[in-house]
Amino acid sequence: MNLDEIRSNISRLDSELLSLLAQRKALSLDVARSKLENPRPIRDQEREQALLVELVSQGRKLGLDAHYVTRIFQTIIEDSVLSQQALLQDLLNPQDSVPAISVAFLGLKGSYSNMAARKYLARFQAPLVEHNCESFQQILETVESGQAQYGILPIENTSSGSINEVFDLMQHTSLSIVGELTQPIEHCLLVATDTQVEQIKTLYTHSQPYQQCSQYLSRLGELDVKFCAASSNAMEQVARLKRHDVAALGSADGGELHGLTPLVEGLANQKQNMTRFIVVARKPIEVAEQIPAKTSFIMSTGQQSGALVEALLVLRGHGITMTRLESRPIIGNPWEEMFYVDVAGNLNSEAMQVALKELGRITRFIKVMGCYPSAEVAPTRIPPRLLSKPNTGERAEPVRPSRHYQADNTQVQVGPYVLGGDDPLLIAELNGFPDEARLQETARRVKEQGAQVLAADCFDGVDTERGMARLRQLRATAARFDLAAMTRVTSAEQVQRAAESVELLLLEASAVRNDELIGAAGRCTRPLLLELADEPEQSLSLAQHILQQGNQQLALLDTQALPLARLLDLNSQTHLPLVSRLSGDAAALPRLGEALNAAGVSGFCLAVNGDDGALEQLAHSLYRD
Ligand SMILES: O=C(O)C(=O)C[C@]1(C(=O)O)C=C[C@@H](O)C=C1
Repeated sequence: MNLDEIRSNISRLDSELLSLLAQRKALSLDVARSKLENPRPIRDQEREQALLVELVSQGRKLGLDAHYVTRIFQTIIEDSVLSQQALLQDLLNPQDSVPAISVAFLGLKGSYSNMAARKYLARFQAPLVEHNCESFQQILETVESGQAQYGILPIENTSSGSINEVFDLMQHTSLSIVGELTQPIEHCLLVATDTQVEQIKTLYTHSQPYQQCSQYLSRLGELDVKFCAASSNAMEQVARLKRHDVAALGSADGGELHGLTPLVEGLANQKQNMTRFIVVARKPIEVAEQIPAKTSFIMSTGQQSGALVEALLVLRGHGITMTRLESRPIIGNPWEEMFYVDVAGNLNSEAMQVALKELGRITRFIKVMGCYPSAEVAPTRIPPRLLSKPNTGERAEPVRPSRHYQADNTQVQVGPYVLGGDDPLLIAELNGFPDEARLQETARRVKEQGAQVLAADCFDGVDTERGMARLRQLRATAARFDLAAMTRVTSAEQVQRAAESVELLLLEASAVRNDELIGAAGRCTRPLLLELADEPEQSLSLAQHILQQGNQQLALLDTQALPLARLLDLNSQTHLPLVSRLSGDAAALPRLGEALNAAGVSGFCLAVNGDDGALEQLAHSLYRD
């Protein structure tokens, strides 16, 4: 067979695969209708697991590896679940079936919000009327006034965090949240002419993508940055200027609509860059009881100590899982915050009704923002015992970081202090390396305010000898104030040198790519703090590698503000102590710290360059008893 013949055979098979997928989808919708007649939940993870195990075994016989087969079928099942959910929702909310659907979103054709809107509303199979808005406020007004049925608003991004402006606006709207969706965001440098990266002098961008690509952009040197209301405006400008020295940040698909081509792709700081959008409408919707739902509400608890924890305990008491907790200041009431809470569950369920009533009694303000189908279809995993290859006769050893290997929490000895013990450990982090006088002054202050560890980047931007001199200085200053010292290490040599003087070594998530570094860290006898990767599972396998080398003094650092629910989950999976790096509004930190501590976090890192009182307040709330 020549290349053309082989390719035509591949194309034929691909068409057959597509037609089989369409047939499967039609069958899954038949399943949904049957589940409606004889009420049963849409999701049946036991069935999914049995399917996957069988498919993996069939695949192995055909020479396909287990991971490949699992990934493909997890995607197929996810689509099946979402299609079934959409069908049930349409049947339950017939008012949604109208001749045309109108939607308001930020920016013009090609914006990320535009693509999210199209994806979300595709299921209605009705013509789409698009309202381009210039601000989040305008989106809400367009829906409130009835000009559009739906509004799409980005609420959080895996790289840049929460979109505070949207949270603040949601405090005052009468609209309800009726849906959510998560959209992968793939930023590119888009250009209108044949040019090179070195020639780009002006960048048109919305502030969010700019933040999300900060690491790449900082390597480009001086750029004249022109901020635009949306990525689509940025693309439009670049398309209009048609100059070799200007570029826009945006998606390849969006750029194509404006005649732009991607010069560099995959620019976001975090590889997995996703934005979660909420969908708002004037009327709330009903969510079918067969499908997993989320309920969002806002509440303010008053400032008395423990008030937030008490509210969270109400949820726990009714078996309700919180998937997100966000705090925002209340405009006009300094020092008070409004909490945004997402929980898994249907508003109509009895547990939710009772919990909300109880919360109503102990909060100052509580308002349900909406109940909507959860767009997260967590893939069903095959437990390792079911995945093991046939007839090896061996029993798999539990992995070392897991609770199956060690049920009790590991306690990490950081100088005289314990991480993972009864009291949380507080690590004060310096940004950059200060001069002698400031180092002394900061060490004195943080010790007084309640920290036990002083951290500074000794090796950053200097050669090893200079790094060693800083290390000695850090160690001596920390010791003077009875603090332990921590520094970041990025090479095997730095591990060896730093282990001579500091009590805790910080490993970045990117260490996963450096076998030598991991080997050295695993063999050294100093405690390690390992930054969690985007996928915490990846860090657990790295942890396994370190523990196997000998070093058992290991803790994990969350730098991305994982939701409480994920931290709880992680804490139930591993015995390694968890540390959270906190940032943001100083007034909100004590409550956040308390909540994280209650979820099993046993240490906190906090930047302490300026003295905004954050460390003191945090320490005060954590050590109150
Ligand atoms: O078998 C079912 O009950 C289905 O709904 C179909 C299906 C699938 O696509 O295979 C989808 C969702 C369930 O979680 C299990 C399996």
